[in-house]
Amino acid sequence: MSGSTQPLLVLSDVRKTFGGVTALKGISFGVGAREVVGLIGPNGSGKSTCVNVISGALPPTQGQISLEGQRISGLPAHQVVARGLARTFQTTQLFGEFSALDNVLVGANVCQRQGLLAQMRGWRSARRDTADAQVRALELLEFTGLADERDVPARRLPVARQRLLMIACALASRSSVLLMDEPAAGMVASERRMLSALIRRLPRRNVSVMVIEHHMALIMEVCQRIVVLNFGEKIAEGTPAEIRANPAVIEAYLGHQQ
Ligand SMILES: Nc1ncnc2c1ncn2[C@@H]1O[C@H](COP(=O)(O)OP(=O)(O)OP(=O)(O)O)[C@@H](O)[C@H]1O
Repeated sequence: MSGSTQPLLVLSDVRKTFGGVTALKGISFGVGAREVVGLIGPNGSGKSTCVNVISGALPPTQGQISLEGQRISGLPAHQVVARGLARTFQTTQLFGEFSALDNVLVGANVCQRQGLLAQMRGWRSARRDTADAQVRALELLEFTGLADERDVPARRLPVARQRLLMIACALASRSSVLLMDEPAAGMVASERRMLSALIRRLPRRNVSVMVIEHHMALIMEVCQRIVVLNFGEKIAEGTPAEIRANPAVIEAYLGHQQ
């Protein structure tokens, strides 16, 4: 882990098997506070499995994952979000008919402390919460460059802007760690530049990021540290410059090209 950052998300010896296939062979790494960490590797190296295991979509076969010192491995996805870890997906997970603003408000509800019953009992404070959520949602739309599209149904937004909206929704849950699964997929260069600027601004909002991405230039630009997987094993970890020059990483990528 780099410099002075404290580990926020920690994976210790995480293993995942699917029948006879071992997708993760005992992976360990951490993500520090306000750090952007990239997870890369050739096709089939275990990146998606890693994200699925961290986010609670799949239980690990072995090993531990903790967030802010609390164990999250084995918890279902909604409890992982409630503990402060949100993710964005490769494919759109938005409510297509809802406006951009309403999608962000749904994201905020994921973590709203007041449950439905409490809201019914305490109408006044519930109304204040709703007003607060609205202000915050508008600020997140501003932050992700979607303020002008606040009333546009999500399905009408171009794919790249839907991806930005997914980021706004994930941030609305007030998570301390954001897992991004191929956020640049389907984006053209100008959209990638916008995404890159957005990711680099996240640590200033006290959000740590783990990003999986095939677009190497984007990874090299936004990450302070990169973890490289190959055949379910961590083969390297370091700064973008270290990773770029690492013979095992070059070999892994060249091997796959052949
Ligand atoms: N549900 C599953 N059942 C069986 N095998 C699986 C399952 N999910 C993943 N695998 C296997 O686990 C290994 C890692 O796959 P994973 O999708 O995690 O890799 P990846 O690095 O995300 O690949 P890509 O870059 O192509 O998305 C592969 O051999 C894959 O076939």
